[in-house]
Amino acid sequence: MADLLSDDEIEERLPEEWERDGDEIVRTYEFDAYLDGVGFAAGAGGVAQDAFHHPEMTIGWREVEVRLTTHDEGGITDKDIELAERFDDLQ
Ligand SMILES: C[C@H](O)[C@H](O)[C@H]1CNC2=NC(N)=NC(=O)C2=N1
Repeated sequence: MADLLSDDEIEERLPEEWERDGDEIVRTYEFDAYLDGVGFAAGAGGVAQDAFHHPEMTIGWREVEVRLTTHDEGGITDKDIELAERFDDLQ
């Protein structure tokens, strides 16, 4: 059970490069090659499954957009922040 974060908490804890978009946090990772993005998404998927907390990921040309929210709580929680940090560590 993760509690919803307040606006101030989100602002304070949002990792560098991430932005808030309503009830989601979002980052677009950029890559030199399409398949690098595909590989990143696969790795992120494994981390997400390990955490059992799942992002929406859109794989584009040399970029991957990652969106996180906690559906069970209807907003942004620690789980989203922590998973964002783990995704950043994949880079
Ligand atoms: C039952 C519930 O759907 C599961 O506990 C997990 C699965 N993955 C999830 N992923 C995300 N982003 N939010 C959730 O609330 C969530 N819940």
